This record gives sequence, structure tokens and C-alpha cells, in this order.
Amino acid sequence: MESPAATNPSSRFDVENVPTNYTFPEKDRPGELPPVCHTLPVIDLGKALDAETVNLIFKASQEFGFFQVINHGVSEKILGDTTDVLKEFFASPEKEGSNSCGKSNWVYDGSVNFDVNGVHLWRENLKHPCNPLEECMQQWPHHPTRYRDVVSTYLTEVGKLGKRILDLICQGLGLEKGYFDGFSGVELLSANSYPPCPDPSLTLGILRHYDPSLITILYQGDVPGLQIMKDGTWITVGAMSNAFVVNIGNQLEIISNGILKSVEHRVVNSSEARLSIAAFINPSPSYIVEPAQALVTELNPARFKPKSYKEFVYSSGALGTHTKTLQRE
Ligand SMILES: O=C(O)CCC(=O)C(=O)O
Ligand SMILES: [Fe+2]
Repeated sequence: MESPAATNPSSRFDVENVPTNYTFPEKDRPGELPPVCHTLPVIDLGKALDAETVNLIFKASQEFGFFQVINHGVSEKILGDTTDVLKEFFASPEKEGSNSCGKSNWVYDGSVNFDVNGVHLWRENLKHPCNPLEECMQQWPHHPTRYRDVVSTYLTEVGKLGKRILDLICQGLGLEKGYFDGFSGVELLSANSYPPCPDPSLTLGILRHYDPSLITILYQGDVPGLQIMKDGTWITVGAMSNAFVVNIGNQLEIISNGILKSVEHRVVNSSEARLSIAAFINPSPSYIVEPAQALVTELNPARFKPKSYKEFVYSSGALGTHTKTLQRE
């Protein structure tokens, strides 16, 4: 007879001890988790967005590559509905297989697919493209039935927030007004479900990586797990249920000619279930990403060669084996 884990993918996480094929070698495992970092800037977008806000965002993007925003304009109701609908998605058997009918653009990966040198990650993941929204959403999951309505509302609001943040970054870099206007939509959604883990010192939710985006806007609710690399050590980002975590991706590092940093990060597990929703704001596939002319000077010559975004995604392998489904042509 088949084990429950073979028939229900989520039940493989329903164990008292971490199985050996989820246990990372000593050199890679997180061990004792560092305390939450209190110096990562939390920026209030509810007040007048003046030179001080521009400066705070600019400094945080240079120093950490990350910051958090509060009073961001995305309502608690939208955050709550989106969290609920994604939890329902991950709890439902429909997540398995229903994207194999050919009319879908979404990819679900149970941890069985995340085989890193023989060790699995402690997470499940859903990804789908989001731009153009009206067109893409016709092919998103249709279980739960309100998935498309709820998630499209969320992405519209997060897209507006992204535009405001890019405007502030544009000012900080001293680029001409509207420099980022061409890419203010969310291109890709990646939702992660990290089941409760019996021993988070042994496992990883996501391996260390850089985001291939311009910026990423992450909602992580109130369970911490995101760690960023700072001066050679991992620091844990505090979890605030009313905040978004924003980080600079590889494309903005290139456009800023290295002035802003795309910083390495990873996810550790928790004894509590954790859900995170990453919205990637990316250039369009044919956009040639290169340092902005205004930021190339004799003292700071171009540090990166021009490359189309599509070429970057394919050559970096950032979207793995699912690139064709997830990346617009
Ligand atoms: O789950 C998280 O906190 C981070 C997710 C992440 O880094 C990603 O999706 O690129
Ligand atoms: Fe990431």
C-alpha cells in the first residue's frame, strides 16, 4: 500500500522529526537562528513623501539592499483575503496536477521537486505570470473559485505601490522623472508555503539567492524566516503583519551601475507555518538592461554590459526548468 506521503504531498511535512533527505549538511544548515535585526529601516509611506523619505530608501538600498514599508496603501482586507486564498490553495489537493491540462500558466512545486544535492527544501511553491493581468489571470488556478478575483486585486494594488517606490528610488538616484515608468507592473507572482518544521536548525525553506527582478515586494505576515546577508553574517528580518519587505533585485543593481545593491538572502523554517507572497517587478523581456547613462561617469565607468532581460533570465537560470511557462516572450 502507498504511504500517505505518496498520495498527499503536504503530508510529507507532517512528521515528528526532520527526515534525513530534508536535513542539510552541517556547513549549509542554519543552526541556531540569529535574533531579529532591529536596524533594518522601516519606512512610513503614509506621510508626505519628502526628501527625507527619498534619502531613507536610498540609504537602506545601498546599505542593506532591503527595507520595510508601512502605511503603504494596500488595505488589511486585501492582505487578509490574499493570505486566506493562498492558504486554501496550498491546503487543497487541486494544487497537484491541475496545471497539466495545457490551458494553464501556473506552476506548483511540492518539495519533492526541490532536490538540492539530494536534500529537499522545506516548502511548497506556486508561481504564475501576471502581465498583462487581464490576459494572464484567465489561466491562473481556478480553485479556490475566488482565487483570480482576490489575487488580481492584490497585484493591482501592489503594482501601484511598486510604482511609488520606484519613483522614490528614481529621485534618490537623481535620474530623470519617469525613468522607471515603463516597468511598474508586477510580472511574476511567487507564493511560498513553509509548513511547521520540527527542527528548523536542520532545514532550509529557500537556498541563498539574489532576485532577478528590478524590485521585489514581499508580504511575509507575522512569522519571520527571511534572512539577508550583511557584512558576512545572516540577519533575520523582523515580521510585521502590516508591512511589506522591499528588496533591490539584480536589474536595479545594473541600472544603478552598482550604486544600489542586490543582496543575497535565504529562508529558514519555523515551528509555525509561514506563508510568503513575492511580487516581482521586472523589465519586459525585450528591454535592454544596462547602467543608466546619467550614472556612468569617469569615476564610475559602466560596470555591467547591456543584456536583454529575457537573455538575463535564460542565462542565469533564475526561473529553472519552468522558464518557458513563466517568462513572457
Ligand atoms: O519567503 C520569503 O521570505 C522570501 C522569498 C524569496 O526570497 C523569493 O521568493 O525570492
Ligand atoms: Fe528572493
